[in-house]
Amino acid sequence: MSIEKANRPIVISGPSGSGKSTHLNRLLKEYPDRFGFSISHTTRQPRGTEQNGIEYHFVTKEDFLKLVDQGGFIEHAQFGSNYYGTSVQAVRDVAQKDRTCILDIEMEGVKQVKKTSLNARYLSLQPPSIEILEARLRGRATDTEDAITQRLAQAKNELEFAKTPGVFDKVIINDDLEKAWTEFKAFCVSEE
Ligand SMILES: Nc1ncnc2c1ncn2[C@@H]1O[C@H](COP(=O)(O)OP(=O)(O)OP(=O)(O)O)[C@@H](O)[C@H]1O
Repeated sequence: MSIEKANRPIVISGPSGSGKSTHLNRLLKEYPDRFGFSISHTTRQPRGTEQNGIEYHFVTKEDFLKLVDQGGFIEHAQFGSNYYGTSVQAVRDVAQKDRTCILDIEMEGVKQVKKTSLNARYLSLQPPSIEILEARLRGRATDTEDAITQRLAQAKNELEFAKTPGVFDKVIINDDLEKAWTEFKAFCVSEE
């Protein structure tokens, strides 16, 4: 059986403020040894005690771009003069350690994962409505007014995309927290 079959990665997607962190934190608390996150690549220099292969895979710009050309990244982006990315191999590494890899990504990332051989399971976490999402983003008090406007516009795109047939295996509406948590947990711990 392939690793991917035995330990399929889980992609969790949904608008900013839909509650991904809330449910993921709870999942990791309840199952500390069962799930894991992939280690990203970066071209920036390590800081302080950071070690290659622990916090990041630290690589040269040349090696990074080579891996891009080889199609080795699920997603990558440039921030300032540095590149960051999630490699297909980094996701496989988590499965090899007998953990289920969780990818918390937005819709462009979802499209990219679909193109790989990772055989992931896809979960869409959604707010009950745009109005409630707006209230939660304000309630979180971490975003500027501009950021909230941007997030709400992007949320509409994400929710539209999530309607595409066959993209998500499961849609959870994060209305009542405990009810959503029960569904979230059930999806993540089930093998199929
Ligand atoms: N079911 C719920 N009912 C009420 N409030 C909720 C619920 N789920 C999450 N929240 C609150 O909504 C806010 C947004 O949740 P959270 O930060 O988990 O979203 P997120 O999807 O991780 O966002 P981002 O993608 O920006 O990191 C938080 O303040 C959180 O406490």
